[in-house]
Amino acid sequence: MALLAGRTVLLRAGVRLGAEAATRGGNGARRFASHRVLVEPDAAAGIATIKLKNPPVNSLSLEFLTELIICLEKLENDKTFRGIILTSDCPGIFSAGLDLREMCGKNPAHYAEYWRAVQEIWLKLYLSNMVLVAAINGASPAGGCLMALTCDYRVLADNPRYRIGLNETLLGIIAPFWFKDNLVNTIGHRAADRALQLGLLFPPTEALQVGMVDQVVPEDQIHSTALSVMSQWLAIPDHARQLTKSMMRKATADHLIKQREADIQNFVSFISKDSIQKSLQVYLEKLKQKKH
Ligand SMILES: CCCCC/C=C/C(=O)SCCNC(=O)CCNC(=O)[C@H](O)C(C)(C)COP(=O)(O)OP(=O)(O)OC[C@H]1O[C@@H](n2cnc3c(N)ncnc32)[C@H](O)[C@@H]1OP(=O)(O)O
Repeated sequence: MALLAGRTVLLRAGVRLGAEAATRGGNGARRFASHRVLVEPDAAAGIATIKLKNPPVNSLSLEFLTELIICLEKLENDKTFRGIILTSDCPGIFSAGLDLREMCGKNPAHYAEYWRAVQEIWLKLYLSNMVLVAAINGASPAGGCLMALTCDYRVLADNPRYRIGLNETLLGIIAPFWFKDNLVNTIGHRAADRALQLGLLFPPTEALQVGMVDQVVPEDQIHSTALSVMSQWLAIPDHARQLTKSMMRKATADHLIKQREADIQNFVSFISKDSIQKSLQVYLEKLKQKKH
């Protein structure tokens, strides 16, 4: 294994994380080769910083999710690392959430494959044994917010454009029950009820007030703050912290694990409806026209 501080990492058998793109080989197996997940390891500190790099907005495409899942698996299985800082390499955007193009104009088999990957990334992050700190350095709607919500601690850069929340209703779609459960566990039932129904995207001060994030700091301090939070969490013995984390999260994760297939079927039938396809297309069109 080669660990290079401050550089995209080589982990085990020369597999270069973040240098891989999902393609299908002759036998249909997936191969990976692209640059969307950058890992900066600090082996001495036991911390890896994952930088999301899927420009322009870190939308969670199937390929990007697949790379991220593989990256997390590798880090989880590597005893060198006890903590991950999750942040973005795209200026001003943490993540625009699920890639709307994966949910528009595709066939049911694709929707099912996509949704399984969305479930998988959530389970991997939510149940990680490592300490996860989100250094949220940009806008973080919907699936972007969800990724941050899986972390143990959230630091948000103080910029009014960096809004965070589960805004699904604004798109005419519904946050699945496990998005909802994760939000309720974070901000409580009443605040989640209001935030979900109205599709609220909170600017930093409000996000802090409602408990969506734990700390708001000037943008240039986001990484140093995340590091200092991390060292506080890593001071706790792993076994005690991990068992406590599992005690707090297992029921929520099991809720999805037990109904994973049904949840996929629900998603496929919901997203395939003509009316939902139309809403998503209108929303995507509005995003495109915003610039003109
Ligand atoms: C049962 C179903 C449950 C499904 C649960 C769904 C969860 C989700 O995550 S749905 C996705 C929700 N995401 C959003 O509503 C965010 C939409 N995007 C934005 O609000 C903005 O793009 C921004 C604030 C994230 C960034 O703004 P800005 O820097 O001004 O960039 P642009 O808006 O100009 O976008 C650039 C480029 O990217 C395209 N794009 C943006 N978001 C997405 C996305 N989520 N998926 C796919 N593509 C996206 C946007 O259309 C622009 O494309 P071009 O015009 O082709 O450059």
